[in-house]
Amino acid sequence: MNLRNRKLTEEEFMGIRSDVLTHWPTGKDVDLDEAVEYLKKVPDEKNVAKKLRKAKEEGVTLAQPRAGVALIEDHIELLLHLEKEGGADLLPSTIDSYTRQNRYAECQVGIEESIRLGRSMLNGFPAVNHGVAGCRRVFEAIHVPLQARHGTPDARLLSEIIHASGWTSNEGGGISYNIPYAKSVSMEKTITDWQYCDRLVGYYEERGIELNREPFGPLTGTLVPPSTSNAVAVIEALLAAEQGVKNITVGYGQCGNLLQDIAAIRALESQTDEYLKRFGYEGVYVTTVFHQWMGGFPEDEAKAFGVISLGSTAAALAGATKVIVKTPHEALGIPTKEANAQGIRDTKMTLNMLKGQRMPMSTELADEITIIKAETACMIEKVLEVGKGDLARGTVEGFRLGLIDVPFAPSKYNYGKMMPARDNTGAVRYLNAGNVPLTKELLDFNKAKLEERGNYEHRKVGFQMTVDDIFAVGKGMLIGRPE
Ligand SMILES: CC[C@H]1O[C@@H](n2cnc3c(N)ncnc32)[C@H](O)[C@@H]1O
Repeated sequence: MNLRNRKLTEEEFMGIRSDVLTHWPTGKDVDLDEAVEYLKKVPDEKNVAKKLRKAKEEGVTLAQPRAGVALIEDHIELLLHLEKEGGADLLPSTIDSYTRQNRYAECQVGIEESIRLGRSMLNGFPAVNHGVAGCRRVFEAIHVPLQARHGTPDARLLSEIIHASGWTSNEGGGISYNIPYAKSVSMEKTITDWQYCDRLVGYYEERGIELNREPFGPLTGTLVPPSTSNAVAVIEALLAAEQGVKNITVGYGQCGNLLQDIAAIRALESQTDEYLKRFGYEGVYVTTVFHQWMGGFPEDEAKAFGVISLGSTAAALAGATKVIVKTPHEALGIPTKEANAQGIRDTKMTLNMLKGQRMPMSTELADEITIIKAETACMIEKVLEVGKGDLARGTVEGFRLGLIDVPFAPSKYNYGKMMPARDNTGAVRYLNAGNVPLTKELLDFNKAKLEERGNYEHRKVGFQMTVDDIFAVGKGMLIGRPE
């Protein structure tokens, strides 16, 4: 394995780049010097990194939806609706699934079909096919900062095009856009490719352009223990910092127990800072993003708004810098622009009513933060050990050994032995740690919490609890109580 956690030299970066830009004809329009000049003209209020920094300093939680359709004019209409009718503080372009798999020829067909049929035949915005000119038209039409949100194992060309277009943030990472999104793409390949995406940001940073990077926190969004997703987020933050990224938003997907969700955000922010400092990455600005409930949603729109409001409450009380908004159409599929805007208005109403409020520190909250940080450290320290000090190599080896193990992940490179279940308060615990190297004390803690539930439900602690928890949501419950 020749993977190293080492900043690519500019020559290495440019060498790879000459190939990357040939992956689709629109790659030839990316001119870094011209892009630097274009990005220098982006006003602060349209720069994601700057708006996040301002929000954190002011103690404000920003609201951002997901949104993407095939054609440029329709996409602009959608984003302007979310900005004006929804009140979105930040805007996305959710990229379509073909682009995520680098299947640009099929994107082209989807674009032509969308024109012919007068509706979006792609489930997102095909940024690579629209190229710099098209992506700049989107960016110049809106009035708030713009971010690419996707799930792309090889996002190198996509990243080149969106950043050259004024989009000042890119979501993803070599773990978080592999394990939950791909079946058989190697970790070595995706970590290498995301080193390129981060090095591109480093290139811009060296020229005075501040861009934001956001590891994808929720992963599979199904009963992921907070320390598992935090470990991935911290590792991706460190890998990005090595490539020169200076503005990072680490993310977490709501699990449902309010205290644990708030603890997870607090633990994530402080532990990311701690590890960045430990490895000498000075001047990296860390913010957090809370993803509203990533599990199954109720079809009933009133119930869906209840879920959205709970997620907004958790984000606000946690003090997250940003919250990713769901919509009342979540159970149905891609939302209409009206439903999407409703999700944002619901979210902002809750955020506004909670403005300035935070969950006060308590023994319970402090204990949960301690537990999450200790579990996270068990994974990261072991990964560093098996990597003989090299975090990138350790991450590949760590997933091979199951030191970090993401539940219900499609990737064959995920170990798949760890099993989670909710305790009697709905907090997600390790039912079976598999090869995740938790200390005996932490294993005993998780066991005891699950036994509390077993005693309450008069049943043995076991995998049936996991199954029941997965189906609970469809019944409008958090914990899968026995029938
Ligand atoms: C990570 C999965 C989330 O992304 C959402 N999503 C995926 N594609 C789009 C899309 N094109 N527009 C709006 N929301 C979208 C989906 O509803 C789910 O909430």
